[in-house]
Amino acid sequence: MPATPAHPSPTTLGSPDDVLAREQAHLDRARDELRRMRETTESLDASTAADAFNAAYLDLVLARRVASLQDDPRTTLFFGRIDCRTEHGEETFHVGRRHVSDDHGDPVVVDWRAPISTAFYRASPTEPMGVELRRRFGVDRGRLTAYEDERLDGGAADETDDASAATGAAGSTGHSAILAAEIERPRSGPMRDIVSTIQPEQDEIVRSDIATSICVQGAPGTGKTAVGLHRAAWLLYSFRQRLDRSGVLVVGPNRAFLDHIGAVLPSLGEVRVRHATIDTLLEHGRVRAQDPTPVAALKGDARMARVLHRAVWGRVARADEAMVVPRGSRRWRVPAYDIQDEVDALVARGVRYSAARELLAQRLAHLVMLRLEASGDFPGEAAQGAIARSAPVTAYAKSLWPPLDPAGVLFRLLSDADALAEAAEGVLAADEQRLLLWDAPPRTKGAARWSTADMALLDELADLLERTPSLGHVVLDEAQDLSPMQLRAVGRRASTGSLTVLGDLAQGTTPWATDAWETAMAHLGRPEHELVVLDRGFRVPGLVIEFAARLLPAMAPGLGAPRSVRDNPGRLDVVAADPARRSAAVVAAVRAAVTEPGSVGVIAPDAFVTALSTALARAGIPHGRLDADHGDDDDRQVELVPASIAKGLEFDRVVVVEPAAIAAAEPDQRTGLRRLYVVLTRAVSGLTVVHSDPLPEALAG
Ligand SMILES: Nc1ncnc2c1ncn2[C@@H]1O[C@H](COP(=O)(O)OP(=O)(O)OP(=O)(O)O)[C@@H](O)[C@H]1O
Repeated sequence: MPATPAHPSPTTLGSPDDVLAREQAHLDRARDELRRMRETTESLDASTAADAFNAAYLDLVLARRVASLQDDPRTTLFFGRIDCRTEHGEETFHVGRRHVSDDHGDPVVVDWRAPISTAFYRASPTEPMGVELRRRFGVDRGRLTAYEDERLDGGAADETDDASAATGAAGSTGHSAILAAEIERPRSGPMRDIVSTIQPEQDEIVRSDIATSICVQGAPGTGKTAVGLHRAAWLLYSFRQRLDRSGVLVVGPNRAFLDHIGAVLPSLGEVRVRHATIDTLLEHGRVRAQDPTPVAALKGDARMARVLHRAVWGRVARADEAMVVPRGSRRWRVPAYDIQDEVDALVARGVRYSAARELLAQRLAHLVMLRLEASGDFPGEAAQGAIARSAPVTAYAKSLWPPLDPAGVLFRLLSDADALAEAAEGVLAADEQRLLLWDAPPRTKGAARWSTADMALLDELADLLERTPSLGHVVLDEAQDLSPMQLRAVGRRASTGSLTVLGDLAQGTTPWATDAWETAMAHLGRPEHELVVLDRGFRVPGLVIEFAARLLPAMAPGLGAPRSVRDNPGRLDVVAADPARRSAAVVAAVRAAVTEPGSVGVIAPDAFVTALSTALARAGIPHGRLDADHGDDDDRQVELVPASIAKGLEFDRVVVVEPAAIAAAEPDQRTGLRRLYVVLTRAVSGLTVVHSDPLPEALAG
């Protein structure tokens, strides 16, 4: 690849202002080239296609391409540069969100996902990867305001432009003021991409081969979600054709979370990735009931897969009667043992129940055909289909291999003790079977009030009947909370693709939360996988993480807190308020928090949310209110967040209300402290804890 002629020398000559001026000139040139690429595409005429269908398709492709070539004046086309020594000599590459080339096809900006860009993210003084100089740019509203050089060939870092607060020589220390400024930048609106500052250990995950399923364990704020989304973008770039066909899916815990992360992939130019919550993914009807915890836990247990397998395949009857098929003046008789051989062969083939059922009628017809032919009658191929569809054959097939649907099978299991006992014999104990049975069974499957746990069972049944189509890649976030049956459901959606599984065992807040990734990955169908641990914390500042980490020994012994990479130690205020003054103290904390730019999250026990919303409104503080079904559409500065949905979210400043009540709302102490740990680790710069009840002992320190 020829060098990008940014300027005559790959190193930086002249004063910092000269350097910045040359880089700005390169940016102006890149913008011109992007405009030229867009105009060229706009001038292409879809009507030259062979026919109307192809013309419409081409039109769509061109419109998409024009959209992808839009220039966003609020940002720059590149955020970094590497000067390399390659077999072609000295070369310079500017790295940006998308590829820009000149009219000879030579690169002006290389895509961050292109192989050459790997060195921008991973080169280090010990392993320079051919890079002599790495330059990062400070950016403000579409202009380059600063740069920072890091020499990887042992030379001294050049001067940098001191005109901006975000500059400073990275030198050989690896410390980057531009990275620090990016991490400290106040959050507003939904999560943003981290493409200009992906760290080496994160980049290794992002660029892992498509065939590899990866599990990432990481403490709060270590960038798991960010890494998973950038991995999806990288895979789509590197394996576009394959993944455009098979699809990529991101699964998160709830709607508020999806709204929080939903802008990242579009900002990277990837608009065709589906985002779903685990509940919408496994939607087999409406959830109208809630199981008591022991029932939900049992329904989520992997042993249920065996029970369901038996419940379906146990419906295939033994052939103990001959099949008699009249044809013309004769009646053809196929003995039961011949039919049983066919049934056994079908069961052994491993096809899904309904597909095998379709085959059965053909097999039965074939047995009749053999008899016809043996008697000298050769009725031709078409006759087999007619025999397969004939009333005696379909009736026989139905009695042997009844048509099933998921709701029907589950309805029978949960309402009929004998049917359940037959399927669960030797798998579930008698008291477990009793637990599963409905106290007052509905009269029909249509009247059944399914629970969330039932959805995973229905999904398993649907897959036993008909194969679930597999996607090319699935990113599963907050995976620690899924039950084994839910994990199986996600896994089958990547049965021929691969998975990126993200989570933190210490943040598991369901009674069935995973306590070992090996187990979870086995349920996902990926016993062979790569496990990576991220431990550098980008979100939570030192003071706040130290406070939250007091909980770890009590609820996740063995798991460490992240090492905060933040320069800013953050701010921690613990406010003890008189019970009658608690709401007033919360309002005061929020008033103080809104004086600075950036988002504010008020995280409270779910039961307090309505009253707090009223208190904030009375105090004239506009706020959004998140719940499991929606995020905040209006992008307000203050969000009121029930503790049960705070997972995965972040705010510049967080006010946590009554930690003891947050912990007490969970079914057991361990889960309560884990919920609290999640809640306390949402803050980027400041945390205020307001309490009237004593703090939980583990937190009081
Ligand atoms: N390399 C990076 N450069 C800049 N910011 C980063 C980087 N990595 C992560 N971040 C930021 O750190 C914050 C936390 O990231 P993220 O939400 O992905 O963490 P997480 O591990 O999923 O956290 P949690 O377990 O709490 O859900 C985000 O604001 C993200 O943009």
